[in-house]
Amino acid sequence: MSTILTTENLSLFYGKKEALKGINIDFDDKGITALIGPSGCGKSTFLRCLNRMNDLIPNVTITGEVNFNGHNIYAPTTDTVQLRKEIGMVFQQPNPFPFSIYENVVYGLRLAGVHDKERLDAAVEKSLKQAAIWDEVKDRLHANALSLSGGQQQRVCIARVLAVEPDIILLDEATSALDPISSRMIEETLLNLRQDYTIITVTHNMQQASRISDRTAFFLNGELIEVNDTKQIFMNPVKQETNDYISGRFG
Ligand SMILES: Nc1ncnc2c1ncn2[C@@H]1O[C@H](COP(=O)(O)OP(=O)(O)OP(=O)(O)O)[C@@H](O)[C@H]1O
Repeated sequence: MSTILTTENLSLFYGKKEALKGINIDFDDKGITALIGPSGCGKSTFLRCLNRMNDLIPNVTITGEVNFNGHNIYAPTTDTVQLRKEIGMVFQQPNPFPFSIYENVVYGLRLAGVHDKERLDAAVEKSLKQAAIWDEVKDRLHANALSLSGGQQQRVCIARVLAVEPDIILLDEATSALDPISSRMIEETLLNLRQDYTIITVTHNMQQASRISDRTAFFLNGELIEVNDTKQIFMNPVKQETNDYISGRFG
C-alpha cells in the first residue's frame, strides 16, 4: 500500500494555545481513515490542516510539514485553490450554494474554466451517481439545492467535491447533523468510494468508525495517541488511553 499523505511533527497554535502537538501520521492511498477522540482534542483542527483550511483563521501558527504526494503543502509556492480541489472537504452542516443542484455540482469545473455543456452534463451525472443521489434528483437537476432534505443536500455536497476529481476527501462530522437513515446512506456512499479515493473522516460516532473505516486514529489533548487498523483499535488497542476511550470511560 503506498502512502499519499504524511504529516511530520505537525503542530498548531491558536495564539499561544497548542492545539496540535507534533502529529506524525501516514495515510494510505485509498481507503477510509476515521479520526476519533473526545470533544476539543483537535480532530477538526488536524483535518483542516490537511488542506490548509486553517489559513483562513487569524492568529494560527503551524509548524512541521504535511506532505501530499511528496510535496509539503505548506511550501509558499502551493496554490491553495488547486490544493483544495485535490483535497476536498465536506462539512458538518450541509452547505450547498443557493443555486440549482446542477450548478452546485459544476461549480468547481466552471471556476476551472470548463464550459463545454456535454462535459458538464457528464460530470453532473457521474458525480451524482457516485454520491448515490442521481436517481433522487435526475428529474429536477435545475431545482434549487436548498429545496432538498439535509441528507440529500449533504450528498450533493459530496458530489460537488467529487466533480473536480479530488484525490482525498476530508469529512468533518459529515453525518452528525443528519437523521439516522440519511447518515447510513452517506456511510454507504463512502464505502462505495473507498476503493477509488482516500477518505479521512472525523466522527464522534464510534459505531460509525468501526463500520466504515479501514484505519482509525485516536486523538487526545492535541496528541495522536494511536493509529492502527480499525479492528485492532477497537478489539485490542495498544495504549491504555485508547482502551479507556473506546470503552466509554471518558469523552
Ligand atoms: N478558531 C479557534 N480559535 C481558538 N481556539 C480554537 C479554534 N478552533 C478550535 N479551537 C480550540 O482548539 C482545540 C481543538 O479544537 P477542535 O475543534 O479541533 O477539536 P475537536 O476534537 O474537533 O472537537 P469537537 O469534537 O468538539 O469538534 C479546542 O480546545 C478548541 O477550543
